Amino acid sequence: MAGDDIDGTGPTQANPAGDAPTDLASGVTRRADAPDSLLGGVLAGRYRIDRRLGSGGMGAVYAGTHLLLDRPIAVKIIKPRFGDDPGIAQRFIQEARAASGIGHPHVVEITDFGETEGGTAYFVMERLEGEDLADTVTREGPLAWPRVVHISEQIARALAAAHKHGVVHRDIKPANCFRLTRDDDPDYIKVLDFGLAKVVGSASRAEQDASLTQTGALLGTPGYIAPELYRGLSADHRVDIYALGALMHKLLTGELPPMRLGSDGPSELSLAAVPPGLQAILRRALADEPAARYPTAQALAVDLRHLAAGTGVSLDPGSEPPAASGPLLAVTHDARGISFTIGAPLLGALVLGLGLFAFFSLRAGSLPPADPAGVPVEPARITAEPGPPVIAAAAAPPTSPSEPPTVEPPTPASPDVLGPNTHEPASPGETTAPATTSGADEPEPRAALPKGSPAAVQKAIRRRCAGTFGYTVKLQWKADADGHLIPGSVKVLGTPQHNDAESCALRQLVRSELAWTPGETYAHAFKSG
Ligand SMILES: Nc1ncnc2c1ncn2[C@@H]1O[C@H](COP(=O)(O)OP(=O)(O)OP(=O)(O)O)[C@@H](O)[C@H]1O
Repeated sequence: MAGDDIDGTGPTQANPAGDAPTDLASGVTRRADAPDSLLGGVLAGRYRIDRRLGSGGMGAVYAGTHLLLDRPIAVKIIKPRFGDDPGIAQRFIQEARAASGIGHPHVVEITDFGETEGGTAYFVMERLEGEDLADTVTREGPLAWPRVVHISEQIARALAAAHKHGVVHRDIKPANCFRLTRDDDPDYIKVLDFGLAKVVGSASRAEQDASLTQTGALLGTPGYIAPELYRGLSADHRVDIYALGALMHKLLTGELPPMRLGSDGPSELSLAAVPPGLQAILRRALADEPAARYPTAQALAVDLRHLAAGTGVSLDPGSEPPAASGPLLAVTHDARGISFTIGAPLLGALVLGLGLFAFFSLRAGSLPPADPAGVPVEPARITAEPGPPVIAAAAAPPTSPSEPPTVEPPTPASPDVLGPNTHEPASPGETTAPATTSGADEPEPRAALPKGSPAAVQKAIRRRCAGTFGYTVKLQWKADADGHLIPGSVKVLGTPQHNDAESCALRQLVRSELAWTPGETYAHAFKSG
């Protein structure tokens, strides 16, 4: 049986069946440090490694067997290329130690952890049968909202337990939430992979801040990273609440929530068909400012429970739409079968929905089909999950002063996404220099998005941030292969600490929905207004 390649070096030959198992912890360093050769071997004298389940940012996960207990287990083993970095290996062990202390039904159980003699870190956990939510949403598309509420409540409860233990997950995303069947529930969730978690409880406040917002180290997965981390501000357990909000959005629509840093913009939640109570919960979980979010994951879990039970949600008075009150939909089982009672809020939503449907049908002639929960099916586009966790923020070097800056020509017909006038060319001294050159055969930006123009962004930044500007702010950002801004790639050059002007500029750029030249890195100086 050939072992899978986990580090790009190509498949290697595993022990043939029937070989005497090799004790990986006690001896052959080469074997211990080359995870492909783990297949068929025995780790720490008791864990036989049977097959590889997959690999992520930091490690590979193997299915194995506890030889003494004859029980299935899963083992996560650090990738060899990280093995040389004691910091990362330490973090890996910390992952195990932190997670093993949580002890919650919705957190995967860690039963053992350690290091081989060769210094490869590993931890052992219960082996789960099922799939992670990333696979579910890829396969099934958007999920009905009652399912999303049920799933999310379990994750919120797991997070609440972790936070109580001083553990912040920091990488909540569908791929880290495993779905299995338990007690007749096909949507029973276990949260996996506290690989990026830090034990904040044992650190001082200053250390906590530093650990969550290290300069140059933006931890998490693009799309699920809270705005305060992008801004380099102080961060705490509420980054997990934001990430859970993003996960809920993903499950409901198949899409990540739009980047909408800044509270002055219009709501861009594309969840019109989701019940108002759930929309309100999402808005609060995804609030730009941590203080406007749920203060605890427990509070979020309670609101999700109330929504599921139809007893209303408890949102900040005045700051959010009124919560749904009364049962949305009561389902009664009796000898004659199942009967449904529609509550007033749902009835109101149905009447409103029907009215809107009639209105738009008359106007446009057609509407996309909706599933029974009201989540539109047709417009939701399933996108590939963003890449592995970002360990370090985008690392393109600042444009060197010796490099001849090129001024991107303004795009005459660009609609102004951020400001009223996009046509003004950049002033002399306000430069945009692509730090990389895209290939001639790179794909064109999506037609639906307006073409990017730093001049347009600059105009908007001037308009929105004029009050805070006192000097030139230098920003750098990258575009992906589709010409979209890569979340997490926006950096303020030059200063480690952001001030108001920089934060405002950074926020405006991140909110931009302009298309950029695919694959380019931009460095642009925005002069004071
Ligand atoms: N305890 C487990 N039981 C069964 N399968 C598991 C278990 N833990 C992880 N897996 C599966 O193993 C595969 C690899 O998991 P891993 O955590 O390395 O992926 P990842 O979330 O992409 O990682 P990372 O967060 O490090 O980038 C995934 O398909 C995951 O669902």
